[in-house]
Amino acid sequence: MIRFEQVTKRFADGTTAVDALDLEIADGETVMLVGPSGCGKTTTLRLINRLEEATEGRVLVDGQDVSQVDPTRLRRGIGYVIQHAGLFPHRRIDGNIATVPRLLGWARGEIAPRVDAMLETVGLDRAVAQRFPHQLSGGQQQRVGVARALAGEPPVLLMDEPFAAVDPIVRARLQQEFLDLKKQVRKTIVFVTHDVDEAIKLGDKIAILKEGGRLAQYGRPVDILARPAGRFVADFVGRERTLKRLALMTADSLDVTAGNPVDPDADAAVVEAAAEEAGQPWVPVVGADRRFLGWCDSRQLVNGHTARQIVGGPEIATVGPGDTLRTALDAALSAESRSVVRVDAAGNYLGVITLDRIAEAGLWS
Ligand SMILES: Nc1ncnc2c1ncn2[C@@H]1O[C@H](COP(=O)(O)OP(=O)(O)OP(=O)(O)O)[C@@H](O)[C@H]1O
Repeated sequence: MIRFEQVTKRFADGTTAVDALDLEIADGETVMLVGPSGCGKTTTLRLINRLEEATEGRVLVDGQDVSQVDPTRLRRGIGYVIQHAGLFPHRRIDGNIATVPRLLGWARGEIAPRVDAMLETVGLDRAVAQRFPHQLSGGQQQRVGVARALAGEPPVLLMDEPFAAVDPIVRARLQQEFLDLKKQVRKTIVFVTHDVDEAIKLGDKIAILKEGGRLAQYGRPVDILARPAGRFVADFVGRERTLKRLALMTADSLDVTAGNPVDPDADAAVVEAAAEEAGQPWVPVVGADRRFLGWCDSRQLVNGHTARQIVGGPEIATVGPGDTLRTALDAALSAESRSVVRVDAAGNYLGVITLDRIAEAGLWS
């Protein structure tokens, strides 16, 4: 666990970069430090590995006050990734990745397999091991930076705007890889970014800092988006916060309504009765095998027809496991029924989620 206790950092010229910060980061959690330029994000991060020393208060890593730990020893247990990767230009990639294991005195026979494993973890081909940093693209260098930081198996990883210097496409890919990596390695990660969308996407929690190094809000992205603590945070997370919040929630998190499904062989009278009970003209049609076949518009059915005369195929307006409420919203908005059907992994009908229910979830819950 990492803990800031009333930490203040004042520089010699009188600038207060961090002001009375209290923050607790649990083991295995990814916490994003986000805020406008100059609000003290980098300084906060560097207080953890003692690249900066606190003026007041204490920073604890695993219960130990970092000011009492030898900085070199401390840093070997804390991976550090910075913008532009910060690789040693005259060392080959394998040499860069092996830096910390070598300093830790690992045996030669242990280091080479570790370098290979790290390259694989960050999705790089082994062929790059013999190249120099300048022979790699920006995105590849950034991956090497992460591999190097992880090589010594540190329990803590600090990342300072690691994806800021690459183009948006590479950045999106690195972000996705980061999410995959996070599941694999279970580190405690503190990540600095000025991009609130990156913070929302990657963080288990977000600490929003404001000018003068003051903590404006700390919490899970879904909670901050639902209840920003004041004007500054609301402005900072942006106007689309309901949509951003829906993108973080899965459709499984909402209860479905039964939706009065009818059999494909149901006649007009049965469909009309189901529609009346549901309070809307659209009725889901579900086969005997529980598969959702589509929506039936009760108003279009005349005597002699069955629900098989379906308007709109099953591909529209369904959401499955893991789909977000943002996807559900898009589906419901484009469906005439203004609803979306929830199905399980096998495509079996589970029930209906209405547009109103989705909107409500985006705002509250
Ligand atoms: N060595 C230093 N001496 C004096 N002031 C400093 C020093 N380092 C940082 N500062 C000041 O401390 C404040 C916080 O800086 P810091 O780099 O932590 O902010 P940041 O939020 O990471 O900014 P950015 O997003 O622009 O990188 C700024 O006002 C900065 O100018």
